[in-house]
Amino acid sequence: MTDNDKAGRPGTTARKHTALPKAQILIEALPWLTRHNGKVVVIKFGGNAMVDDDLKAAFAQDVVFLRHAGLKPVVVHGGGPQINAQLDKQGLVSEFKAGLRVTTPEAMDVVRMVLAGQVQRELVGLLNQHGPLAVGLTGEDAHTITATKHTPRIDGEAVDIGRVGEITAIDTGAIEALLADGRIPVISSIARSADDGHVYNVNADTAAAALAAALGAETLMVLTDVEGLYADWPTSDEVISRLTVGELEKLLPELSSGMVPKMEGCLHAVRGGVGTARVIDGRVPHSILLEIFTDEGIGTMVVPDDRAAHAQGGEQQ
Ligand SMILES: Nc1ncnc2c1ncn2[C@@H]1O[C@H](COP(=O)(O)OP(=O)(O)O)[C@@H](O)[C@H]1O
Ligand SMILES: CC(=O)N[C@@H](CCC(=O)OP(=O)(O)O)C(=O)O
Repeated sequence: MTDNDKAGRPGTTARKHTALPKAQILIEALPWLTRHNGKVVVIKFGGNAMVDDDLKAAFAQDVVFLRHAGLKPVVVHGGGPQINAQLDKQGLVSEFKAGLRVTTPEAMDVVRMVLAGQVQRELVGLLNQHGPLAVGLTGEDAHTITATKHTPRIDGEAVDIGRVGEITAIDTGAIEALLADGRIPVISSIARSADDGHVYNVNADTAAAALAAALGAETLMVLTDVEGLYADWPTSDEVISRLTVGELEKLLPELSSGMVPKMEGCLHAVRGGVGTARVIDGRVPHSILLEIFTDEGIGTMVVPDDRAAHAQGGEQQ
């Protein structure tokens, strides 16, 4: 006997059968959700991971999902490629030194306009398609990020790279007020200066890591355009799935380009008390939820030294 009604629609039993796997999937996530309930998760969305509109919309869905599941997501966004495009359009030359953009005062205007006026606005808009949740701010707002001029040493020489900031203080007040109000802060990596009245360009990975540590976040998730940290890049694409801060520290001098601020950020975040830092492939739709609901995770996870001895298998953190 079939379970269909007179109109041929599935009856209660059939509906139960199709819904059961969905219930099981939700239940599998319960331990993770219980552990992270009420916890702050800082998610850095890299400019290179903002590949297309569908991906950005899926990112927004994942973040809103986390919020409705009882976590407190904080979004920090990048926009390197978007800044490059605008600088090109304006005929301004842009170069990187020590992984950081040499930022003239004219370039700083472009960085601020693109990050705060374009990328941040777009993400806020996508998140707010799901309700009045997201509020955008830059590090300038409410003294959230304070910086001083950063002068990196390259081959032993101090090099002037313009309006690039080194973070000296984080004030989490505005972010915490937004979180307490159930909002999702979306933060652009621009800092105010305490000493010279300028605004400074801060690498978005560095800003996300500093905010994660200051907020006492449970997790820092860094979404980028590779699967994770490759063991022997560029000759191999074998992803290092898990490493301790001690192991990462030894590896840092071998890293290049965009991975340097990313992995330095992960190191500082975990050393600063963040439970885990992860680098994941933001080009994969719903990469945030995949990372959460997959036992081993899908990218690279950085853990404190004292977690080195923990089981590799089945440990969802
Ligand atoms: N060991 C490594 N593993 C993976 N990627 C690496 C490594 N070393 C350098 N990279 C480079 O770092 C890039 C990611 O950094 P970046 O371009 O700054 O991205 P985002 O915009 O997401 O911050 C990768 O696309 C890759 O070219
Ligand atoms: C000082 C410095 O280099 N700032 C970065 C800020 C944006 C950023 O970090 O964007 P991604 O995360 O997409 O790389 C820049 O100007 O490109």
